[in-house]
Amino acid sequence: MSETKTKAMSQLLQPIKQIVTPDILSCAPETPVFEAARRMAETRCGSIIVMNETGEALGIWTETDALKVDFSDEKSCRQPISEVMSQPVVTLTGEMTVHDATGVFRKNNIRHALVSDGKQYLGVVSVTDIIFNHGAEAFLGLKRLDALELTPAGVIDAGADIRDAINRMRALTVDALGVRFADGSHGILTQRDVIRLLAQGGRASTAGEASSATLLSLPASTSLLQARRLLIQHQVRHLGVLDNAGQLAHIVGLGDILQNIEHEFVLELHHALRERDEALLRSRQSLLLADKVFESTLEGILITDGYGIIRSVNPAFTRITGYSAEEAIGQTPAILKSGKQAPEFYEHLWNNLKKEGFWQGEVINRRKNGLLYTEHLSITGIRDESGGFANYVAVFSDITQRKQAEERLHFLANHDALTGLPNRTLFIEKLQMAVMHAKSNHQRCALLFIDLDRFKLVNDTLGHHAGDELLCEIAEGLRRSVPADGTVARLSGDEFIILLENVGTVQQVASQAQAVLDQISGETVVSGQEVFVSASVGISMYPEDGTSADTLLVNADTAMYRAKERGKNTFQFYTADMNARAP
Ligand SMILES: Nc1nc2c(ncn2[C@@H]2O[C@H](COP(=O)(O)OP(=O)(O)OP(=O)(O)O)[C@@H](O)[C@H]2O)c(=O)[nH]1
Repeated sequence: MSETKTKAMSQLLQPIKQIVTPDILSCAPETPVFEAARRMAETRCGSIIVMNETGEALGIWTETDALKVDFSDEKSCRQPISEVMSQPVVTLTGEMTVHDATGVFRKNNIRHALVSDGKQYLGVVSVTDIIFNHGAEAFLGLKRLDALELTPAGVIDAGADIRDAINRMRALTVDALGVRFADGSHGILTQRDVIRLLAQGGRASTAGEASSATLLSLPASTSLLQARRLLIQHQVRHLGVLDNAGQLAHIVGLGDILQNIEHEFVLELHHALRERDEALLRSRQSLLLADKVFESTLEGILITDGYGIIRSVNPAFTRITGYSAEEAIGQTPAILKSGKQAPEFYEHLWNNLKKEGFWQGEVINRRKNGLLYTEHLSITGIRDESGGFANYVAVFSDITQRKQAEERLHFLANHDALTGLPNRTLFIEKLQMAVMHAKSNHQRCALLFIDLDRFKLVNDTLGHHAGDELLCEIAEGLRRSVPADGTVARLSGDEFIILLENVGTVQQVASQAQAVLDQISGETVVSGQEVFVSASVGISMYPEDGTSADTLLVNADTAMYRAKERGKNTFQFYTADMNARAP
């Protein structure tokens, strides 16, 4: 919106009481017309309010009304003002906006109105007050006198009878006539002169005598702003407009200027107001929409003030957390804390929020019923005019189920479905990490490759189901026999593997291997049948038997085969010559 419009609009929305002229020129109803005219002339006021003794406004008499008086007739001049005044007086309340007041002026075709606060009159306001005091300069500066649609100047000889002059004014419906003097100069006869004449009891007899001043004249190219300045400077209300030849072509009054710009001014203001109303409507609609989104979204929304006190929550918040709006408002989001995040987590979150005005991530919180849930949370800081954070808006969705599904999928991808042990993929990852760790810490690792002996027989004699049962039992036994920092995995079929990190001597590893054999070997009942189980174990060590996960795995496998060859139910360390002897 342009500056002119913004200024005009703010002026237009102010209450009329702020621009009212507080001094009310008034007179009693019986005041003679010439007396009222005298007071108007004296105070240079364009209107007088006719009031009864209780101070009630009965009517108004304006300069335009004055023209209707036949001032050559003494009776007319002496008639009481109540007989010629206009009534009733339009009265506006002081709270009415300037904009609404201009509407009333236009609708009633009036230029003056009383302003009241309901108990007493606050003053008089005129169209001139509104336009000249409130933002018309921009319009005046843009227009020239020749842009006004002016009628040719009414001119009368100075020697003409004053009554003819007034009749002429009335006939032409103009409020001023040029008065031509014998020397070719021009004077002016205005409504105000007529008022003065009335006030004096109509003592002038010619237009020249009644004319009060010489006519100030300007070229037609003069701007309205300049013309207005001159009018104010000389305290006159009319100017002559000269044509290109320097001849008096028109007489322009303050009223002409006002009328001309009034239309555009009001149009501009209406336009500005419409824009404002539309903007208000738009923002109201978007507020309504925002409300609907707030109420109906599936995501929980929590709004705090700048101190982190909860000010508002939506129904989804209640659905997810279990806390009603009444329970949450006034608290801090700490009511949702699960203790699952370290204090540093919150420190980082706040640092980020204060720096970037935004944070996003996953948080484990606790519902009112004590159950944990994982949420995806976005927090946005809303700044006030001073740049500080006035509010924080947190939007979150419950992703507990998604997280659980993801975790399940991750587990399935990395674990053996039958025994629940890590599978080959996960084991190789762990082995690679263990090798790297051992390398940088100058430690040793051992791989124990285990293959059950004659497992096929169990399947063949007792059925696959019994084989499964046995595999699960062995997996459980291995899990128990391995130290806390060791890893057991099922590679495939009846093959298991154990990774021991930071191991000591070969003897210690050998006794671990023996412990594994002892754990597996022996009579066991599967599907109600006793079976004898044993296993063969091949051992490779980092760094002696390989420095990569693959080599260590292959060499442990090779050693396991040697154990089988050596009669099973035994363990065998890898030796370099094993590969040499392999077929
Ligand atoms: N029950 C069951 N059997 C399986 C599974 N995976 C593989 N097997 C069987 O396990 C047996 C593995 O046999 P091998 O290791 O080759 O032979 P073995 O009988 O153990 O003989 P040696 O290892 O030489 O002592 C095969 O019969 C496979 O069909 C499984 O998930 N469940």
